[in-house]
Amino acid sequence: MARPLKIERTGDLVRAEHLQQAYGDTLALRDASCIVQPGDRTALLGTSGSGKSTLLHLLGGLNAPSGGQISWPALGEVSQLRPGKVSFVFQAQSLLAPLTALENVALPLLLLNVPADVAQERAGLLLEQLGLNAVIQQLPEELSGGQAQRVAVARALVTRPQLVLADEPTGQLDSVNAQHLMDVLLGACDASGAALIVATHDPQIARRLTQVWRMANGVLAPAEVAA
Ligand SMILES: Nc1ncnc2c1ncn2[C@@H]1O[C@H](COP(=O)(O)OP(=O)(O)OP(=O)(O)O)[C@@H](O)[C@H]1O
Repeated sequence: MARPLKIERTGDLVRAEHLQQAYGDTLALRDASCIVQPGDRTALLGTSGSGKSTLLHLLGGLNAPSGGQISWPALGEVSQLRPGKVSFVFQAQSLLAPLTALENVALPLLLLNVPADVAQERAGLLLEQLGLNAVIQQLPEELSGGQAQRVAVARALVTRPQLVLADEPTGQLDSVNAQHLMDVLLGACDASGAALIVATHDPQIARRLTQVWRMANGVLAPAEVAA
C-alpha cells in the first residue's frame, strides 16, 4: 500500500484496493492495494510467478480484476486508457510481425489520428535515441531479442503516456544496454511527468527507481523507499 487510501485525490493516476485475480483455480493475485501518482518511479520486485505481470495488467486496464476495486481518477474510464495515456512494455515479444520497427512504433500515434508524417518522425526520433537507427526498416523477425525489446520501449513512449508499465524491459539486454534503456525510459518520464512502474529481477535496475513494491505469493506489501 503506497499511501493511505482514504483520501480522495483526483490527481491519482490509479487507485487500486484489495485487487484479486483468479485464472481458473489459480489465485494469481490475492491482495494488492496501491496508489499511483504522477512522477512515481516504482520497482516491482518478487519471485517468478508471484503475480507481478498480473498486477501490471490490472493497473493498465488490460484485464478486469476478479475482486477488489480499481479506478483511474486522473485518466478516465478504462476504455480511455489506451492507446495514449497508459503504455505497456510487455515481457513477451509483442511487436506486430508484418510491420517494420518504424511502423510498429508509429502505430499508436496513427490510432490516435496523428498525421502519418508526424507519427513517423516522432517514431524515428525515439528509435534513434535508443540506438536503433540501423534497424528501423527491419521486421521484428529480423531483430535481436534486445533490439526488439528496445523497439517495444520506443512504442510505449511514443504517445507520451502518463503511466508507463514495463514488465522486465531489460530482461534480454546486457548491462550497458539495460542502463541506457533505463536512461531513455526515465528521461522520457521525467520530461512528461509520467509515472513509471518497472517489474524487474535486476537490483541494478531497481536502484534507478525511488520506491519499491514487493510481491510475494500474490500479496503486495507496503511500499518502501528504494535503497
Ligand atoms: N493467463 C494465465 N492463465 C493461467 N495462469 C496464469 C496466467 N497468467 C499468469 N498465470 C499464473 O499466475 C501466477 C502469477 O503469474 P505472473 O505472470 O503474474 O507472475 P510474475 O511475478 O510476473 O512472474 P515472472 O517474474 O516469471 O514474470 C503464476 O502462477 C502463473 O502461472
